[in-house]
Amino acid sequence: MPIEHLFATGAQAAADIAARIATILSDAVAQRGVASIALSGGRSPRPVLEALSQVDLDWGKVVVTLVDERWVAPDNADSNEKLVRDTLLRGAAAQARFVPMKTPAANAYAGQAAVEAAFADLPWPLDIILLGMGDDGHTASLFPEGKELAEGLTSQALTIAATPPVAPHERMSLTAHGISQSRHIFLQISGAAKKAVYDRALAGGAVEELPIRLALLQDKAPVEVWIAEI
Ligand SMILES: O=C(O)[C@H](O)[C@@H](O)[C@H](O)[C@H](O)COP(=O)(O)O
Repeated sequence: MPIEHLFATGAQAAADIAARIATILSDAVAQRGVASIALSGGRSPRPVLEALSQVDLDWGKVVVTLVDERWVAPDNADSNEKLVRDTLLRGAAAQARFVPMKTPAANAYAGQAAVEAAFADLPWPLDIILLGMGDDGHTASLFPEGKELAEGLTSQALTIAATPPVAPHERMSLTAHGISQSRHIFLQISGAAKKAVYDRALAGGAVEELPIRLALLQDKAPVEVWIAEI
């Protein structure tokens, strides 16, 4: 599918990305009565979600969920649910329906079946899946050398429990299949190091080497790559 490169710099960068997201969500509500977006965690989304929270949308008709989650309590500083609740789901945007990935299960593997059942009820294809990328080319919680990488790339399930090679927490993540079930895939990257990894990923090669390729090589959803110096 087409890959469009957009550039956002300076103080307006987050607002530019948020405005583009808001346009897609607003059009989705007008056309189908509902809009849906899955968000990644990490540092990059924060300013975009803060800007998106200020946008005038029919938030009561928007479904917000996650691309992946660290298996920690929702009040843990590492929680992606906490990130979304603290930055996006405030004011009018708090009317959105949030579908979390963390359950009370003791670990991600014990929680995966319940998460899969909850995610099966989402209005697929989602309107937007917002991805980030690590310097190692990981996206969502699909990591190079990750124990569950092969399954995450081939499973027809929407979600997978995964243990990152290095990070401290077990994860729940969309699979490559889940990520492809979207009308729009956004990838937000910043900095020279990530741009170099992205360029290498775009040049082709094994998905296992740079899992971000799963988004770049899929042929279901258009990809908007936001190279944002925020
Ligand atoms: O839960 C997570 O950590 C994210 O989903 C992860 O995949 C993130 O998108 C990348 O690690 C980039 O993170 P930064 O935006 O912080 O660089």
